[in-house]
Amino acid sequence: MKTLRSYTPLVLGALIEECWTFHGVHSFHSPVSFHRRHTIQHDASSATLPMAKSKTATKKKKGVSVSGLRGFGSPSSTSTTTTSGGVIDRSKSALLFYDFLEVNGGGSNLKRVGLGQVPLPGTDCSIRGVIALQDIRKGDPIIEIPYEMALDFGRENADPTLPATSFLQMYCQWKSGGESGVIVGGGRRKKIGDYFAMLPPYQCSDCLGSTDFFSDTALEMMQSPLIVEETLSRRKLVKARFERDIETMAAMSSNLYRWKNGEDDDSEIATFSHLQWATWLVTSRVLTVQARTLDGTVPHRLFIPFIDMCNHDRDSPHILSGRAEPGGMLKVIAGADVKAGEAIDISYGGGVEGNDRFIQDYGFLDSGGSMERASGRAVAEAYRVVAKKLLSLGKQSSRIMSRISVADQERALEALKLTSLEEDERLLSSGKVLNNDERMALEYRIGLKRAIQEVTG
Ligand SMILES: C[S@@+](CC[C@H](N)C(=O)[O-])C[C@H]1O[C@@H](n2cnc3c(N)ncnc32)[C@H](O)[C@@H]1O
Repeated sequence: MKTLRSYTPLVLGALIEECWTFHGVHSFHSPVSFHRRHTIQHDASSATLPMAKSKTATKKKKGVSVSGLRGFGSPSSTSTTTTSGGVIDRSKSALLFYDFLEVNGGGSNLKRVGLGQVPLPGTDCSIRGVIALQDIRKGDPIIEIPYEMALDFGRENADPTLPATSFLQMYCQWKSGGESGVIVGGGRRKKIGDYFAMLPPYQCSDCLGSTDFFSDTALEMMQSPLIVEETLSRRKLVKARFERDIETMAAMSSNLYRWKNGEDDDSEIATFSHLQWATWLVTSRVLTVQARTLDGTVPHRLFIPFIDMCNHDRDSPHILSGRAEPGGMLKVIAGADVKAGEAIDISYGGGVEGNDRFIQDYGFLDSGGSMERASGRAVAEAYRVVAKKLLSLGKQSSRIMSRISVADQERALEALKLTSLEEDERLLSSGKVLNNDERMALEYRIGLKRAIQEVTG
């Protein structure tokens, strides 16, 4: 069986001077990092977080200025449109989430940032993300979350199913009406359910962009044997974890892993598919944060409410920083001046990961960071990274390069020859590929072929 590549968590560094790299996407200067591909650097690093797109087309309303979430009282409207086109979320569940932040020591954020729908560049869709409510100066904190609010899943490990199982247990407890406080790290988290309610739900469209949920046809359309093998390995891993830990435990205790859909539901046991969803949540939003232990500094995997709602922009200047220890703060620091109404994005995977990771771990294809788009570059860096990896070109980190053998590089390049770039482009523009997973697979191989042409041409 193939070894699973570790997903790249965001990482926050535990010490200000320490620099962390999101394994997958983000880098924090603090001891926090996204489990998958993000790394948060301790108190002075930058991190990138993967975001889930909620492809909800949002009609543009007339922009209004935003001046904080307080005083929204009993809003007549559940949203407010910002001057930059973002729509601030003041729905009931969002207000409960803001309250959750407040009661747990994160209230200071609410004058600076809120949640909302932000336009997804290059599309007519929007995605939930974090939006600035006021101007923020370079160097000032944008988001600050007390470590005690984070869910700490312990030491980093290449297997995402372990934290996913812990998370699923807590989530099931909340869903079946159990207490909403969860004891983590010695403290009682208040109203954790108001955070859980804001997570992308089971079977949401956000997770379906990940190859974990692709059909066999879509996987084949990737023309990427390495991604297919890794995806199938992960499915096997989830299955093994489900049978070993969830089925067994649920059989021993009737209170564990109950999945209740509403008041009148005779709750059933969580299924393999629920664990797959929980695993995607982990790979797409866990941050890896450095924690100080008796053994020294070790990376821990954390869900950090609010910070995990920042979307990915490869060119984001913002910095992840903080401490993964009691009393510590996990932060996003402004790496440039921010204007009220702007989306607060971070760079997932420390800015070094490509679309081979994004499509597996996060479920989206990075079509270019804000600076790349402005420069009008033809092929997104996230594809060039993969092309260079397969061709052993450029100064990709040896950490990444060393993971692909020459034989695997040859297999990957050979598979892409099954169809030509021109044939693929014709197929895409024919409008005949209707399923989202198949279209993403086609877009992926087109992007990769264009990048290979560019870097070898
Ligand atoms: C850490 S979450 C970010 C917050 C997420 N949008 C939410 O509402 O919870 C990562 C997920 O956000 C989405 N996402 C983040 N950045 C994105 C981007 N640039 N384009 C498309 N989807 C993105 C992906 O679904 C990804 O798995």
